[in-house]
Amino acid sequence: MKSTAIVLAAGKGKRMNSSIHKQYLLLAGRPVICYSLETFQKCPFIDEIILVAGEGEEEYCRHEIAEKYGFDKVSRILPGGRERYDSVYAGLKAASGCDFVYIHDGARPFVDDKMLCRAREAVEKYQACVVGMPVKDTIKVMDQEGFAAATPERKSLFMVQTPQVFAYDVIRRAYDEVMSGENIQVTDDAMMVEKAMNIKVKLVEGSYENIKITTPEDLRIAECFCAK
Ligand SMILES: Nc1ccn([C@@H]2O[C@H](COP(=O)(O)OP(=O)(O)OP(=O)(O)O)[C@@H](O)[C@H]2O)c(=O)n1
Ligand SMILES: C[C@](O)(CO)[C@H](O)COP(=O)(O)O
Repeated sequence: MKSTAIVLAAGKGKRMNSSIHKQYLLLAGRPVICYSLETFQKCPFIDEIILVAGEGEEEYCRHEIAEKYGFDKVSRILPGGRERYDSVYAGLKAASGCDFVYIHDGARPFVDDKMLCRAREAVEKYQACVVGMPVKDTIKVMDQEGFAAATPERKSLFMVQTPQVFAYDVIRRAYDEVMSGENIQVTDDAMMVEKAMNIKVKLVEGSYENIKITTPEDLRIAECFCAK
């Protein structure tokens, strides 16, 4: 059974407001992207890593990330697209032939081997799973005027992270179907399966530290996690 990790690094990090794309910013002395690459590199059941880089950043990733830090499971580095789902789709096409695919945001440095093991167990059983954690705050649905329209029951709410892990044929068919349509409004990979396939996506325990570096304060929080 072949498992491929697709690590996404083609975003522009607009919300980080930094001249260097956030996945290459230094976190405790190493580029953010190196943390998740190292976890996949060391994971015994991940066979290869496909790194999806920004257009024109492929050589930088090859020399300054994969070669410099010794990530020899990185088999391909290819350009992503305008939206996250375009980048995932590019990675999926390159991963053709594998059995399971682990899709991960390169901007989430704190994926760990325990959550990868939980995800592997779930995907082998259910074909589709995502890691995440129960929501801690009360969540309101906001109406167009900025008033609270509803308060969903908190214990049914789960905030979703990556990796999102699928049997290859399931996620490839889901992407093929949704990407052939118009008005694609998806913010994660599980939504592709929810829209296109008659398969339920299992929710698996991630961790509260598995944050996405999105805005400058996230980098400061991540520095604290590294320091402990
Ligand atoms: N066209 C895109 C957009 C995003 N990503 C990747 O998807 C992950 C999650 O996306 P997000 O945090 O939204 O990153 P950005 O799009 O870079 O951020 P922003 O929306 O602030 O510009 C990141 O690892 C990012 O590099 C990608 O590969 N291709
Ligand atoms: C996939 C994801 O990480 C799940 O939380 C997230 O949706 C991607 O981030 P974005 O900010 O929506 O691009």
